[in-house]
Amino acid sequence: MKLLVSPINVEEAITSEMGGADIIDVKNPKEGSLGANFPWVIQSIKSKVSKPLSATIGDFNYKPGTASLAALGAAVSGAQYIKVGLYDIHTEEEAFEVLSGIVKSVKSYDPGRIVVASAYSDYSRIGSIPALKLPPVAKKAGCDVVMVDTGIKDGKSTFEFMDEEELNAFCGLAHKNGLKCALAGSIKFDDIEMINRIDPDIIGVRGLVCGGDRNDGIRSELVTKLKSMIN
Ligand SMILES: O=C[C@H](O)COP(=O)(O)O
Repeated sequence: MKLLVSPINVEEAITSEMGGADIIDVKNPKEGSLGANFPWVIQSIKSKVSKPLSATIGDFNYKPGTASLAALGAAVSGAQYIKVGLYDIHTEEEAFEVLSGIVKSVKSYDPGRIVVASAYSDYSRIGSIPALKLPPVAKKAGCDVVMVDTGIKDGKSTFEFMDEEELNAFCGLAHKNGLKCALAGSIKFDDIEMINRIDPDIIGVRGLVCGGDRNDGIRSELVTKLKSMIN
């Protein structure tokens, strides 16, 4: 299992890498759960770390053109993984249109880049597309990875909204469709046993490695501790 850690700046990115993160996921929590950071921040982090870089492009509504342009911006800035959140997207048709535009813009720039489509485990409280509907649409659109994260960062974890059976089903569907799966969303150390049983391809964290409050900085010893606990 790969450990994805989400820093907001160069300092946190270096700390994440030193702690043992496998993927450095640049984001901007001020703009939401999968808020986008500035191109120059992504570029400066790219120049300072050697691990693969990921960048979030936002918690999107149904704006396929805006999403495909933002995705290209992340790719040009140096992101290997381009992550989009389907926040205010309600149907498989809307999801397909947004995701296929992103895939086209990213993969025509560089076929080797990885597109990550994220649903939200708390989809019922934000009214977005249910997570279990995502894998087949993401596959059809040409994505590489499907993910769940929490849309509202109020400390409630993914495991409060989807149980082990549903998360197993999500990862199973991802694999059945030839996709990798990633789990995130206010994960706690107590959740790691269950995560190891589910065994996703990627686990994504921020708050946990900030010591519980995602507004505090990332601590390398917590990244190292988490890395030693996962499969
Ligand atoms: O991609 C992973 C997210 O940044 C998770 O953040 P969180 O652990 O604070 O919910």
